Amino acid sequence: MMIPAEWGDWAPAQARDWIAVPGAHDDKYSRGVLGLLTGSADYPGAAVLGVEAALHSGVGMVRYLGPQRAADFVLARRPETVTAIGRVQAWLLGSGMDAAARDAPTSASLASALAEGLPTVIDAGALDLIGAATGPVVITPHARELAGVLGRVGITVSAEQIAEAPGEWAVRAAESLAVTVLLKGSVTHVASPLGVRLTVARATPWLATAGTGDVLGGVLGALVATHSDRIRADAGALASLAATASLIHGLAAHRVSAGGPFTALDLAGTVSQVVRDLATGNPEL
Ligand SMILES: NC(=O)C1=CN([C@@H]2O[C@H](COP(=O)(O)OP(=O)(O)OC[C@H]3O[C@@H](n4cnc5c(N)ncnc54)[C@H](O)[C@@H]3O)[C@@H](O)[C@H]2O)[C@@H](O)CC1
Ligand SMILES: Nc1ncnc2c1ncn2[C@@H]1O[C@H](COP(=O)(O)OP(=O)(O)O)[C@@H](O)[C@H]1O
Repeated sequence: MMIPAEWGDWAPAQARDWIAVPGAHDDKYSRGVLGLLTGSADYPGAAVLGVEAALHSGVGMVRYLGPQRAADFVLARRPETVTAIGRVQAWLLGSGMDAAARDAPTSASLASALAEGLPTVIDAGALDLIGAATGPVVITPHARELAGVLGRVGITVSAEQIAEAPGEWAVRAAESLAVTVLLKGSVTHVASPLGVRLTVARATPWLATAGTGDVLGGVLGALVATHSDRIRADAGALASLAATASLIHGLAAHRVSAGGPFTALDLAGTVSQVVRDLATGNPEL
């Protein structure tokens, strides 16, 4: 296995450069539209969490195009969400889906999104479709999911082995799959096929609660949608955006936690405060 080159820890001063602050000339389309194919009959809540997080991250519009039951919950919580089909600048696919239980319409929708060549975040139940992507991709697995992803390309490794050497396996995955990898954990590792290696170590163990990964997907989806043109010009931008999403997620967790437990939905609601502090250069971050 390739020995990883130097890893750099991602800091607020770097993340600031990846917050897209709207200007006088902007409208909701120019800021970026994120399309989500997330959630399922079994996990409709994941759709709500991803949409909630994306809306709090500063995006022009969120189009939620997943299953009807999940769409009903999304709209009940967030009437800002658009559920009509239309153009998007980036996709978030797979949170709250189970690849083994996917129905034909969902598979067709995912295939169609992946064929558009847009910057795409692939999570959870769409991780088996990485090979079908035609645009720049960032994947967001935890260790067990990464073991499954690597198994599909003939690399046998357990979740435990990945947890013991997360950086090395993130790099191996980025090189084998030619995608940017955000490997979740107590320290998050971001590796790109071009050799970028970033760690984000600002999380709190209170994040180990159901749904926080779905929130991370929403934050990253929004950042990718608001930098779609830049990513298409330079796929290397995905690594900086992935690290920025993870940093925002960790800082929001600390803020909402204040040393105690919190819910994933409350975490999503806190994201906008961290984005504001990054955008305004709050030195206390
Ligand atoms: N509110 C929601 O709708 C939520 C949806 N989620 C979605 O749920 C799907 C599955 O994600 P996961 O990462 O949980 O699943 P994984 O499929 O990665 O792992 C589940 C595995 O964990 C093990 N496991 C289950 N319960 C356990 C227990 N009590 N103790 C020890 N091991 C146990 C089992 O071996 C099982 O195979 C994803 O699509 C994800 O997005 C989760 O994010 C949680 C919240
Ligand atoms: N012990 C921990 N310390 C810090 N962060 C953690 C810890 N456990 C999990 N996390 C973070 O919480 C999130 C959990 O995501 P994930 O495993 O996908 O959960 P879910 O599927 O329930 O949404 C990830 O961002 C991960 O980095």
